[in-house]
Amino acid sequence: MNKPNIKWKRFLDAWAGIVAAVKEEAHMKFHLLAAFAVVSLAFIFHLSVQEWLVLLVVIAIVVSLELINTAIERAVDLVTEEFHPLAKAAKDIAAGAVLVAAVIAGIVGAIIFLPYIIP
Ligand SMILES: Nc1ncnc2c1ncn2[C@@H]1O[C@H](COP(=O)(O)OP(=O)(O)OP(=O)(O)O)[C@@H](O)[C@H]1O
Repeated sequence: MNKPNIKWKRFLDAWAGIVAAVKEEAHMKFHLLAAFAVVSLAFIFHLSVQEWLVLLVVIAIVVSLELINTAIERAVDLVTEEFHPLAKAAKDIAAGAVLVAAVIAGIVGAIIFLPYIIP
């Protein structure tokens, strides 16, 4: 009897985490806006199934990494709000992961959309 409720609560907790990150993080809002723009373009250009799949995977990677980056920022702030080289390294490395994914996503987007824009 309890198990379905626990699973449902975990889902709600995860959803609350996503909502909190979107509300509190400007970068998360930017990534979601970019994803919305890209998905709109995908509908407009009638992308192939393969192109849709690549696009959705890339969007999921960027948004998920931004969520993990936000979680790491919160965890670091919980441990210390004082300046600490390890705190800096943790936040910078997590931000670096988002940057790598975002740059690759930009390149993937260009490879997919440029042939539609410049035939
Ligand atoms: N406790 C700390 N010790 C040392 N450097 C820190 C510390 N907290 C933050 N920094 C440095 O400041 C940068 C910005 O940190 P901050 O917590 O403001 O995150 P952010 O990347 O600006 O994210 P956001 O603005 O989305 O919250 C970090 O990337 C890091 O270089």
